[in-house]
Amino acid sequence: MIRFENVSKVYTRGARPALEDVSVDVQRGEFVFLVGASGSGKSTFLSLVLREHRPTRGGIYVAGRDVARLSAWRVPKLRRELGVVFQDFRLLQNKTVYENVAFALKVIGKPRTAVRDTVPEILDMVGLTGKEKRLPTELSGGEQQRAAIARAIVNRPQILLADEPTGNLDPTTSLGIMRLLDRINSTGTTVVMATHDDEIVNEMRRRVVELSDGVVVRDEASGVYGERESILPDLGRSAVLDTPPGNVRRLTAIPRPGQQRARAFTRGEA
Ligand SMILES: Nc1ncnc2c1ncn2[C@@H]1O[C@H](COP(=O)(O)OP(=O)(O)OP(=O)(O)O)[C@@H](O)[C@H]1O
Repeated sequence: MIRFENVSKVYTRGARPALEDVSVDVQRGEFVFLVGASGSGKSTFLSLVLREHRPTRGGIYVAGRDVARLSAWRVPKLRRELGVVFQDFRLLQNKTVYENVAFALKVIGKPRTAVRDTVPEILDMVGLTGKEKRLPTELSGGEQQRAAIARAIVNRPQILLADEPTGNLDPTTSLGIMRLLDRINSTGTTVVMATHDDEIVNEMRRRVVELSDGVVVRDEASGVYGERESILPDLGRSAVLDTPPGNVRRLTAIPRPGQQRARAFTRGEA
């Protein structure tokens, strides 16, 4: 679904590469955490998938397209296959929750009837039924992120990219957002999430790709956040080192792969 073949990205001639000889293959339906210290290249990886930038060297294939060579007029179509969520939500501040989500459908020319049918369905899925008329300023951080996720998935993208989606949220709210991303993933959406949240990574035990100075230094099928001094947040360090991986208290409610995931969906939990 996403393939990087020996990808390097140099933003400024003579500067250190933001990514160097990166080869990563993400299969359809996978959930992948991108981890690494600040400046290690996580956002650059995501921006190359989105074709916000082109690689300096190497090949990038996203949903069957050769992204590095894609002509500019085809980029919007690529982006329709991709949903994106960010740490700072990026909702339109003068539009309600409903309008923010509806807008994503209107800009791609969906008929009014499709908008009327789809938006309430998606808002229900993310747990925002009853809050349709609120402006972003009238929502909690977690609710804003749910609205942003609703907007990102309303077109049913094949891939969801998330750049530190829990970075502005407290642990309990982060848990709810991770459950939601997990549910979205279990419907078949491929999820790639850049994060500094060690507890979430340790609990979910999904594939972990670690970058260090633009280089992939680890790619594990069912990994933990990692114990490299450089990437551990100060406050999280003792928790990770003192607690066996997979036994982090606050996230135990997230179902393990293959366990209860379908049930969580049918119950409509967020
Ligand atoms: N648009 C840009 N122009 C020039 N250099 C950039 C640009 N974007 C990123 N960089 C540089 O590329 C390197 C990788 O940055 P990137 O933002 O991808 O790291 P990151 O792992 O996402 O960091 P963080 O965790 O802080 O978000 C850094 O050295 C950064 O300064």
